[in-house]
Amino acid sequence: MIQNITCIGAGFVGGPLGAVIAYRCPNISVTVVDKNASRIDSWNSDALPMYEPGLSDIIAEIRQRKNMCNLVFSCEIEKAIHEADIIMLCIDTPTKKFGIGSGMALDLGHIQAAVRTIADVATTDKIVVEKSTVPCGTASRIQDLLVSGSKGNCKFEVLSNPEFLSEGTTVTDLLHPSRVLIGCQRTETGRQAAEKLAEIYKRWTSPELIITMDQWSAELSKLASNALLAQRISSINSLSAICEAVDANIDSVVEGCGSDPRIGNKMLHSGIGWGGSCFPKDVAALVYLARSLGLNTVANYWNAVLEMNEDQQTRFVKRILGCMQRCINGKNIAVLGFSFKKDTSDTKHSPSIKLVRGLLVEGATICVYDPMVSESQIRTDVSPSKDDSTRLRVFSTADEACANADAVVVATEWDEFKTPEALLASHQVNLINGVNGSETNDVGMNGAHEISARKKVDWHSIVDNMKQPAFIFDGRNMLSSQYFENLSCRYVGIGYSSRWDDVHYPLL
Ligand SMILES: NC(=O)c1ccc[n+]([C@@H]2O[C@H](COP(=O)([O-])OP(=O)(O)OC[C@H]3O[C@@H](n4cnc5c(N)ncnc54)[C@H](O)[C@@H]3O)[C@@H](O)[C@H]2O)c1
Ligand SMILES: O=c1ccn([C@@H]2O[C@H](COP(=O)(O)OP(=O)(O)O[C@H]3O[C@H](CO)[C@@H](O)[C@H](O)[C@H]3O)[C@@H](O)[C@H]2O)c(=O)[nH]1
Repeated sequence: MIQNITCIGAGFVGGPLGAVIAYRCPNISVTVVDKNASRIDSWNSDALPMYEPGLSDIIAEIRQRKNMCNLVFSCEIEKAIHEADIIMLCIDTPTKKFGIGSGMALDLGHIQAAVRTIADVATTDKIVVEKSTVPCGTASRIQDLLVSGSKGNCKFEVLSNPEFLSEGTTVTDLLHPSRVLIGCQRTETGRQAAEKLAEIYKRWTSPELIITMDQWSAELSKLASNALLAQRISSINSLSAICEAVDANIDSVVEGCGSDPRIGNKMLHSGIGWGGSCFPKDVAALVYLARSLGLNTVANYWNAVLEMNEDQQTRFVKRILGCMQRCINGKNIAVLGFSFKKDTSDTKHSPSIKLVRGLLVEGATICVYDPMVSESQIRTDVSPSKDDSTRLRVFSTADEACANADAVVVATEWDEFKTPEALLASHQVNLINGVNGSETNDVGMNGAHEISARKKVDWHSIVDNMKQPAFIFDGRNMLSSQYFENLSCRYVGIGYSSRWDDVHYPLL
């Protein structure tokens, strides 16, 4: 009988996962531990370490259980390992920045350190679950580290149970997973451990969504899922470049292709490229895996997905420059949105970073506004040169960032930036899809109200306060071109040509 679960790593995965298990399994004690004391302090305060819709509601509800509260955030790692029946490794696996595989392979140093601590401390049998994204074969390496490092007589079973949540919809994704993969050893004890983990998920997930397989397949399925999703977006972005050149419209192309149910229209939204803490590092890890296996054509194939993403970002900066008479030196450009997607404060590999750097280098003053990202985070990410630093300005409202701007660039699709028609259209789609509607009473679904409560951008007043000609660059294809044309703006979106494009000869 599982009574205690410990999540090691209180980040984007460990914190919310621990909260959802505690929420759904009131008779299980969940402890989320981290070596980073300030992160744990933050989880124990009202200001959670990340913005994620619905998360604070869930945690508040668990805490209201008073002496029945079954969720603890702590730095007492050894104690939590000692007490746990199941240990979930929710530790970061960043891209390696040194030595062999630098820039491509995943760095497993943090995971290994945690596994060594488990081996050191454990005195009873443990099921160790890989939630982190790892290269194939890691589960058996973890098993080896545990067995060779263990001082006691205890037995370990390692399971691969990759996490598929997306930031911004973490709580919904954890409460309603599309599938739960459990990779186990093909032994009786391996299958028993998988069954114990499956029993936890079954408290809130229907059994047919739980798929058991071998560990390598589960590990590869995670890298492959992210690579396939990133590939779809790179594919549509490659087509957006063709649309801009031949006067076709990417939205029509998505409709034309996505209406085929075999293709579907999800993850086909064209924009300034994909970012985040997962796609860039996981596609690179797949490229590295293929290269290490001597499969160079396979590696080149997936590497093209990365290259396409770089190209989309560079092309957008060139397009801005081209539309603005090839010179933005001395001009004011407002950038709305800095996080890598809406509804998250995460900026890892955000396309906005490259965008802001590219515009700064051209001599423009860049005024950034993001509803959830702090000025210090933006400055750290952009790390402008001394010369550029004074031309990077961060504001706490969109109005201030856009005052006196020559151009406004929308870089993240926050709902508050939508034009009225676009807002209405997405509300209708949400109603049809049941998002934030009445399909569920989960506490975690309430987060959307946090967004709608924030002030919508008043585009009329923004445009009134811009310099003429006023350019609007829609890096997320989320605004209505007609709306801005009615306001006499020069609107440029991704995936269709604009009459403001510079067509004379290419910018190299
Ligand atoms: N962020 C996502 O949306 C997401 C989704 C699915 C899977 N993943 C994968 O899950 C893993 C975790 O991702 P994340 O975004 O939560 O990372 P994160 O950086 O937000 O959190 C990881 C935490 O682990 C802690 N940590 C590292 N080593 C430790 C140790 N030895 N002992 C205790 N704590 C330690 C760090 O201090 C950090 O707080 C990664 O492999 C990632 O690829 C992430
Ligand atoms: O049609 C689309 C969809 C997404 N994006 C961009 O793609 C990136 C990633 O978006 P998304 O996948 O929604 O967010 P992540 O939180 O990075 O989630 C991905 O990475 C996680 C970590 O591995 C996985 O668990 C998820 O299943 C996987 O979707 C973001 O920059 C988005 O703006 C687009 O440009 N067009």
